[in-house]
Amino acid sequence: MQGRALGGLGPVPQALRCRAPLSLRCPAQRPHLGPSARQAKNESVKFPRAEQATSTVPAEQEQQHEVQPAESNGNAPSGVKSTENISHGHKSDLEVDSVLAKELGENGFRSTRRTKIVATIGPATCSEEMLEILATSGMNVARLNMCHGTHDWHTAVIERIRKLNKLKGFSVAIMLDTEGSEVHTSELEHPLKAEVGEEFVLTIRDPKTVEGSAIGVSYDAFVDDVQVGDLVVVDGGMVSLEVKQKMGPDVKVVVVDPGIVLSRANLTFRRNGGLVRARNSMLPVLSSKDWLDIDFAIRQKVDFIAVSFVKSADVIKNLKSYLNSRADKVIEVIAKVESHDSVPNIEEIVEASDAVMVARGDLGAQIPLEDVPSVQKEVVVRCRQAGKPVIVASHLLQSMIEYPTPTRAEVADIADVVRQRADALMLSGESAAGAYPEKAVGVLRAVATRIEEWCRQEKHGQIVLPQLTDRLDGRVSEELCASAAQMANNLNARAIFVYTRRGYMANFLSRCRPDCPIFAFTDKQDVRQRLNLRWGVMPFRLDFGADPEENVDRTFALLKRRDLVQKGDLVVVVSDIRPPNEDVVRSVQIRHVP
Ligand SMILES: Nc1ncnc2c1ncn2[C@@H]1O[C@H](COP(=O)(O)OP(=O)(O)O)[C@@H](O)[C@H]1O
Ligand SMILES: C=C(OP(=O)(O)O)C(=O)O
Ligand SMILES: [K+]
Ligand SMILES: [Mg+2]
Repeated sequence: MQGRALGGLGPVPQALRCRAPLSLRCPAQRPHLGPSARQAKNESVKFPRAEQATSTVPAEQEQQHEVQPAESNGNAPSGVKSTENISHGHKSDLEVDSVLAKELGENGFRSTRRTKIVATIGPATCSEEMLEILATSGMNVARLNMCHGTHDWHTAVIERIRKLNKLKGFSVAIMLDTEGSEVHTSELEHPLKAEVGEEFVLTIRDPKTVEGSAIGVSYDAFVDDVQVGDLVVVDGGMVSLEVKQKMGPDVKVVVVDPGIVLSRANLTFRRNGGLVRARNSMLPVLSSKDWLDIDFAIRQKVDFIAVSFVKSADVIKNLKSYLNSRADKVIEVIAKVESHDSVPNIEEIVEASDAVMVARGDLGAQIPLEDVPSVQKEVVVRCRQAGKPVIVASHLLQSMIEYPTPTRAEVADIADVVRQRADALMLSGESAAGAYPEKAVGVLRAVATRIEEWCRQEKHGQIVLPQLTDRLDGRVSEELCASAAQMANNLNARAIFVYTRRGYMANFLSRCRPDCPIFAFTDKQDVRQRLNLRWGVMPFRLDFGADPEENVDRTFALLKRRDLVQKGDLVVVVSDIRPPNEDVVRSVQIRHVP
């Protein structure tokens, strides 16, 4: 690398991705973002006795719901089994996330946060200490971006998260995000300051062997794809370079929009204002390096794999069938909507995926920026209708990479996502490499909690949910959950309890976005971690006994012991667990905590 290095910034000055002119920022006052001290009122309605609506379906009909043994779905018992609930200091057969227990204790049921938080782990947060701080602040899912770091680095982070989950009672899920076939700059020792009029050479050779200020480019065919006059856009607009001359393996460019070029920065190409459909758009969505990373994810037994630059449903179907044959546990596949080609195929992508991420960073470089909000809204609504979790990612708190307080516009953006009822908000640079990762998570938590409360009061975000399946058993589950959610709203219930082996019923309930939290009891740690991405679901691990009634009574006793429910609380209980050798009995009950 022979370019001019920026002095004094250190190796990872991610803060510089923020384009705000630093001197123009005023020392904004921090808004009131602390946890709401308001305790939820105990509004439980008196209901004389347990009333029950049941439905019996022959076990043969059961294809896709809770009664199937987990192994039939390749879902082996989880690797991590904590039997000790540290937050309460005693052994038990009920495991509660210590953060959730704290949030419930502080805010009461009704004011517990429903929108989940995904945080990217990077140099700023990879230590045991910082991971614990993030988990304590409310991180539900940790994201590892395979664009950066070695397998050894990621392995160490995964081990630290597992240890935290086991020792401290968290249920932080792990998401591995593939690199994809994007074009990016080579690894730079130092970030490069690019001034207007300055010339650089982009090269597919080793930049050290090139004269002048040279930057390596990861994709060989880019020299054929670009033409003189094209714009090379770095990181979606952080810097723009105009192509002046093609010289064999090198391309001479001149800076037209100044800024900082970072290590492994994403590159897109524009001609006459439009995106150049460079040959890389023909590259496979999953590169050979991605497949190695996927094998790594399987070995590491991660919970989610996010696929970058998805164009159509094909790649998702292919990966899912690969995982089915290779993985000995369920790994859910998240499609990242970030490429130009994904936009016309959103419906089939949502259909094929287990979850979707609106990856606004690259999406905003590939389609006009002003189109990003409507695509986001469309993806969020479609996912909700399809019962698939949806994550909104990138730039939610970009200014907090450098500043301890968000801009008002960022708070409004988060509020918008929460109002759209997306399942999760995601941090990238803010948590991976920013100066205030803990504060950034705190802002997401505070804004989400407050806006959710407002949504409940104003009845925002209610949409018509279409029927998901024609199969009778599926229909029964859907109807049961829709009715349970409606009943819980009408009766002002304190919580919905759901007993779920594989998480399906909890997922159906989450889709209904009920006013009260969904307490999901599952007997597997990995199901609990996957449920941690779902809106409104508070996942607990519980050893199931043979008798469903006994399970409910035992749950009441265990939760009462932890002060998580109180005598008299009204709870809607949904159950879908088959006792051994019996037909499934799916039920909805209205219960008062005894
Ligand atoms: N594992 C890692 N190792 C080093 N740096 C990382 C890592 N993960 C993320 N980062 C840093 O955090 C920034 C923001 O993360 P992210 O948005 O996931 O990546 P990118 O900006 O490459 O899309 C990255 O640009 C990178 O500098
Ligand atoms: C989340 C995104 O993907 P990545 O950080 O992997 O580029 C994005 O582009 O917004
Ligand atoms: K990525
Ligand atoms: Mg991206």
